[in-house]
Amino acid sequence: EPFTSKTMPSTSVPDYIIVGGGLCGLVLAARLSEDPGVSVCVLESGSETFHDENIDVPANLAQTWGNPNYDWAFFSTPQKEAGARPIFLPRGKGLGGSTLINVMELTRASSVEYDAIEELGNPGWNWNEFLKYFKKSETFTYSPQEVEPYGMHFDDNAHGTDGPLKKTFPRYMDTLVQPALQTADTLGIRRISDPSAGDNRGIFVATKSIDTNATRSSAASAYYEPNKNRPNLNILTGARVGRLLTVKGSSSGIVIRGVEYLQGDALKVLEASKEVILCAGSYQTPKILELSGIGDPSIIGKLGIPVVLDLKSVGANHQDHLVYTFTFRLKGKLETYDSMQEPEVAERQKKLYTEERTGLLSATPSLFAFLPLRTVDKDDIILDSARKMKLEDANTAAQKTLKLQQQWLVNDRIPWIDINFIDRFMPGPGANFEPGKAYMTINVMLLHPFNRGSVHITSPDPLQNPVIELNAFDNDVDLAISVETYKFARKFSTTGPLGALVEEEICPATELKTDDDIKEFLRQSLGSSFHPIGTVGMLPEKDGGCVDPSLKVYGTANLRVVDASIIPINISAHLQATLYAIAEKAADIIKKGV
Ligand SMILES: Cc1cc2nc3c(=O)[nH]c(=O)nc-3n(C[C@H](O)[C@H](O)[C@H](O)COP(=O)(O)OP(=O)(O)OC[C@H]3O[C@@H](n4cnc5c(N)ncnc54)[C@H](O)[C@@H]3O)c2cc1C
Repeated sequence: EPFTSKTMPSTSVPDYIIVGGGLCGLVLAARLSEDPGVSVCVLESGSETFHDENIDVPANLAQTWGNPNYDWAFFSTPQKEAGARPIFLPRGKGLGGSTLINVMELTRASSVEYDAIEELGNPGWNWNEFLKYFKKSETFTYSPQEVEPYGMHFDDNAHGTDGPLKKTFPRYMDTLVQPALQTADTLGIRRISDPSAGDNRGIFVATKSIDTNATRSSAASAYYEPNKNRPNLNILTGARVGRLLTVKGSSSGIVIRGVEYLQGDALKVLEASKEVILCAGSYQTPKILELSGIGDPSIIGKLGIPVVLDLKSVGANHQDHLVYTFTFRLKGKLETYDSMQEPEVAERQKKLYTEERTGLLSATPSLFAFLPLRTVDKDDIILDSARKMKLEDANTAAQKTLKLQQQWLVNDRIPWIDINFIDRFMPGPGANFEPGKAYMTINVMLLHPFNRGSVHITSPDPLQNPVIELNAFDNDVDLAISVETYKFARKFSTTGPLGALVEEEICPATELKTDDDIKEFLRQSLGSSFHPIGTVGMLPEKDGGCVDPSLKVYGTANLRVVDASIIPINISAHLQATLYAIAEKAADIIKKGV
């Protein structure tokens, strides 16, 4: 691991230790250290580099994926119902965490879903509160004239004007946007003027975590960089936390004394005078808990780890947005992302980006259709399949959220699929790339799949990866949703002005004649949207929760979890906006000493 940072004087004990300098960790670090009398130390496993070309230039994003300097690059177990393939699960590493490598989409779910988080037994976690913290986290810069051609009119009451994260509307609009909007009109899909104001059903151009200089706005550039000289904020990079140091015996629960971490070859200890806050993300936070003896005794006991706290749902109830893609070759010589393989185009685009901060390099795919199930399930095929679904096998936390999802099937306020129109070739089963051609990849995201997975350690060694089981496609309902959405999204792509661009479908490489053919293709294409949640869920303890509404781990006196693992149920949004709001709210909760 890289190891370059200012180091805490060995005698100093911070008030708060934050484990993981990713999205949530850096929001908390910035907010808690606003009070000069409070000391904060962040331990981040990765490096402190949060500006370079691969991070800053929006279109370069995928170049970081799989690169160990930026990405933990996890894989799931081989997925039985998805061609026995392990699924690639990137996770950002370094100050900024996954916000260094994400696609910069900044979207929010429907107000109904945020209110449902409260109804699951989490007072204070509702749409109004989320809205307050969405606004606190961001500064939105746009001009009404620039968004008007796309049918968008932002509700200024729903957006922030002076928060750290920079949000913009894309400067460069790719070749697919207008034709796809026109096709949506012909199919009766509504254009939504502001999907961030509580109703996100329809087709829209998404806002991005990109600043007005066309550079990525990450948790590091937004929350850490402006505050890095605060004397009460210390950041240790190359510092990989293995375990919590726990002390039994307090009347209010287990006391966490500090953490044990590896920096270079040295095993070190850091104590906290107030709290330890885990922000290591949905795969590594449950891992640290289990390594510390907090979790399901039947899992950790057999590894020889003494059980400190019996908390059965740690690592359970894992959810993600499943995704599949299919690809078309386009007619003629359109300028798309792939055109940059031609030196002349690459040079021109580079100049455009450097001098005018626009062009292909300044953007990531922008157009999204978030649609309720009814749009793709006119014949009730999915609903019939869902009626037969049995939930008995699921663990307590999963049962609770699965039941709610069943109700959401018929709630037309809640989107179930997200279709993203991408102006580039993406690898898929049987797909061949021919240089000089333009491509369109359709990315279909299942927003509320019914599979539930898990993340568990299988070794007491902190350097071993946790085992990530997705159980993708383990139920007929997700398959039925995928088949019907495939038919719908394919029709969309081949109809009207968008369809007029298409020369040939190249992935799938052969015609899919029956539903079984479609299923087989989808099993081969299936992947993750990189939105893991739920592994240390916020729910009442009796319902299998791990943290309470103040994000404190049940049974502990001074341990909190603030990251994507606490989100108890999949929502219809890319996660980062919601996580910035969660971490902002968590900071206020901690400041109040709740
Ligand atoms: C490739 C990719 C694309 C995405 N695209 C989008 C998008 O377009 N829009 C969107 O809204 N969301 C997107 N997301 C999701 C979003 O970025 C994440 O949900 C979010 O960053 C998670 O925040 P977090 O705080 O839970 O974890 P992270 O931001 O991942 O931070 C966790 C941090 O903890 C550190 N860490 C882990 N273990 C340890 C340890 N033992 N010791 C010390 N440090 C540790 C990690 O190195 C990391 O820096 C994407 C994610 C990925 C990976």
